[in-house]
Amino acid sequence: MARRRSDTSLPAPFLQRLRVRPEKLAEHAGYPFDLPWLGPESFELQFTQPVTIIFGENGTGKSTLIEAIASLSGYDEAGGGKGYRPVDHSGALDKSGAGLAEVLRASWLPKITDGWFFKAESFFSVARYQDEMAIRYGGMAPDYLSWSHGEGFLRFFEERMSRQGIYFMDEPESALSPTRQLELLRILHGIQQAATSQVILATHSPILMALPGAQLLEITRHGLAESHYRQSAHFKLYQSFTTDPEEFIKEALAHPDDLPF
Ligand SMILES: Nc1ncnc2c1ncn2[C@@H]1O[C@H](COP(=O)(O)OP(=O)(O)OP(=O)(O)O)[C@@H](O)[C@H]1O
Repeated sequence: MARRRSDTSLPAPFLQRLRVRPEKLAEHAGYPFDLPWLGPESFELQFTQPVTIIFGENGTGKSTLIEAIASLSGYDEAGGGKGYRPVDHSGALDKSGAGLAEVLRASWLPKITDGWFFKAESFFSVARYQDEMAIRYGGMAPDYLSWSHGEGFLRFFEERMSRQGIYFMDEPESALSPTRQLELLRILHGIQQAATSQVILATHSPILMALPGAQLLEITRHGLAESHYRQSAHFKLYQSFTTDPEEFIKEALAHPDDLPF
């Protein structure tokens, strides 16, 4: 099959580095510019693998960071493909992490334009938008909404991610059973091995975090740091639970501020 014009034979990662622009950051205040890891000196992110997995506690800023990188790469903060506007933002009071893109600089080799920003929370809006657009222009509606939540997600990943591109995913496991998470893991494994696409993904799933060879980054209020999944609090908690579930739950209920691992 002939390669499409935008395809490259260079290996991923295509988005190689992100840096903060201190002079731009100084012009802003409040969310999302006040996230604690976004120091003018400290924030620099190097992508070293086709698949980068970001994990961390609730509220540390994973979604904000993914929105910012996706926006910097040309995607709407609500998710979807390039040029999609699946949600009307005109009346929105809510601020999004996309504003953060203004203070970041990206280095690419090469600049990739194809891809997708997958957000679990806006999957339905995006899927409906796709159906409407397909019908309006006489095409075949993909009809992801006629599947169960998890089946629709997975079918979508299989179809979209077989093409070369850069893919942003925010908590893709949210509708997936553990078995389906393994199916997504296989898709990610294929990308990690072939290096023909790039994935930047935020997750709480210890299954996805265990992807062999992936760059695993933990986000805390101090910054983003390389991690190993066996050392992560997420993994240790699940390990402790599966080793002795009854004891784990008993301890967790008795000492809510002192986790048993
Ligand atoms: N629109 C907003 N306005 C003000 N603050 C916000 C907004 N959205 C998020 N925040 C704050 O920014 C911080 C990071 O939020 P974010 O959603 O990026 O975290 P997260 O790591 O993705 O969390 P989770 O794991 O719960 O999805 C949180 O403290 C949150 O309260």
